[in-house]
Amino acid sequence: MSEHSAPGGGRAGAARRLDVYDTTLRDGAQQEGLTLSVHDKLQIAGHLDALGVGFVEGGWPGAIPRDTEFFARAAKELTLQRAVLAAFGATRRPGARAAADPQVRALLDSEAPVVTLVAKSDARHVTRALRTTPEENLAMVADTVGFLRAQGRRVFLDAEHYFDGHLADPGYALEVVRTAAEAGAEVVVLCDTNGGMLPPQVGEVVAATAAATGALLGIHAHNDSGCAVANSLAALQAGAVHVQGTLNGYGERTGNADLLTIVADLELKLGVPALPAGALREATRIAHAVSEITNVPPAARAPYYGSSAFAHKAGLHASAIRVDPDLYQHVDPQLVGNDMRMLVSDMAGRASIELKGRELGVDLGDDRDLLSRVTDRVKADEAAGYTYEAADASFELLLREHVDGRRPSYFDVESWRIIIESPAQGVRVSEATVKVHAGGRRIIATGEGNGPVNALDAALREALLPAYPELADLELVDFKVRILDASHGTDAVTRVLIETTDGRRSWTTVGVGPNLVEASWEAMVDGLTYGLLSAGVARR
Ligand SMILES: CC(=O)SCCNC(=O)CCNC(=O)[C@H](O)C(C)(C)COP(=O)(O)OP(=O)(O)OC[C@H]1O[C@@H](n2cnc3c(N)ncnc32)[C@H](O)[C@@H]1OP(=O)(O)O
Ligand SMILES: CC(=O)C(=O)O
Repeated sequence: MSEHSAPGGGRAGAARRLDVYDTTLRDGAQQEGLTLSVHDKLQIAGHLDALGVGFVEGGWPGAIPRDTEFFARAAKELTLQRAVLAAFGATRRPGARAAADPQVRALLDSEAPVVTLVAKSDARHVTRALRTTPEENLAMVADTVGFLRAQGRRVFLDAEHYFDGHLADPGYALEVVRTAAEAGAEVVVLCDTNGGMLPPQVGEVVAATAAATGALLGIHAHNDSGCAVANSLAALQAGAVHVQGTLNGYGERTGNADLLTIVADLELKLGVPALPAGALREATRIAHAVSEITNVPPAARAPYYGSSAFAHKAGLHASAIRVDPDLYQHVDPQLVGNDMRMLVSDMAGRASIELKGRELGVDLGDDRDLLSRVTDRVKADEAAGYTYEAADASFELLLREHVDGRRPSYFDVESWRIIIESPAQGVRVSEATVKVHAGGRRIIATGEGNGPVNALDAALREALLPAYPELADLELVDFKVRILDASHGTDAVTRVLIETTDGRRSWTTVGVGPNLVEASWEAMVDGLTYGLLSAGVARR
């Protein structure tokens, strides 16, 4: 919870509460394909605390065994500096007593200082989904909130389907808010559960609800209309004091409101402090660290923290950025811990090449001829199928070739060949022979592998290791093939991207050729060459 000036509209300058409430571990985990172990959840909670959010919703104890275990382990293992843990659960069952409802008891047993209850607020859901009366639903809210408050817990109430409910039957929706607030709910969080609202509707409903009930309100938005962040901001501007969202916008269907985007918008666009001072600079690091834990690839085009958020491809953009980066970016990427990147492709101009050179530590100065030659070569290569924006290492070799007058090279290739042995029974084996010159010798080496590229890699290492023992540290970690112009069938051009690592960093190289093995060989040789070059190895 923080105190700050109102995010626009009314009450400007007045100190106002703002809760930043994260539900990655509960609603985020409802995303298709995302499964979090208790260990994952504990790690993510640590990252959220480091980011400085006010509340971390840990899950639904009593309903999901893993979440029950999360709260038990969190009580022993998690030391949060700032964030407060919240346990999520439903109001009691119809016709029961909260004190005797095992689900409500499990919320208490979680020992979370905050309990966030989900309650129906759309009269149609009360009668059709909950299959009870509107009056009994209000009793469920009052009883459950009152019981938890009497047990010393802070209670937030998530009013499910609030906006749809308010549009269909505003009187009943408002009554749910009043009932929760009167029973002691600290904040009533208005949920766009189906995610279909637009910002003006959200703003109007939040303002009308605040005026009619006087309750402290929050917003929980889903992204089905593509407006979750905008809806959250509209709610805050209309008077809400509590905003829920998830890291990386994880969540059921199209996801929840992206919490990092919301806090960045609040701080950088509306001047509202949402996180502790300086914490926003951790946004990119934390979003990517959490992607590693969830094993969901980070969204490159995510606002602010995506790897493409400040990546520039168009030559004309680069030419203006060379004068002043702010001409083509809405904020300084450092403010969210991100970096500007130049992409080199057939859309590049001289400015793109010069800036990319700077990024790679290669000074091209103002040499217009050199820049034009590199630009022309990039355009020609890209037309032939190369893609340098995905293969920075191959681009750096190309750049050095133009600056130094020769392509960096550690060995000369005389020839290579592949034999694939496919016995009628048994395992198919590829055998490669390479003839190279390195360390002042002509070397012929062979290698075997489960495929031709694997065999070539083995043979090349066998040949080069005596002269370059540093190659032992390099490993090929990813291999991507794309058939270009597939309409040519087996005659089509093949593009291969190979990622190589030295255990500390990785780089990507590209090869193009009429067949897979030729393209792979080119990308592989570039990968090893770049590895030796960046390790500062001299040609032997
Ligand atoms: C909008 C949201 O995202 S809310 C969060 C949703 N998250 C989840 O559902 C994940 C965890 N859920 C679960 O583990 C299970 O669904 C449980 C344990 C909660 C319930 O499981 P079950 O008892 O087998 O019931 P089931 O899932 O079929 O139905 C849910 C029951 O809760 C009732 N219910 C739904 N909302 C509420 C509510 N706000 N308050 C009280 N009861 C509710 C339903 O009416 C239904 O009751 P019924 O058993 O009498 O038909
Ligand atoms: C509570 C919740 O997750 C929702 O209404 O979307």
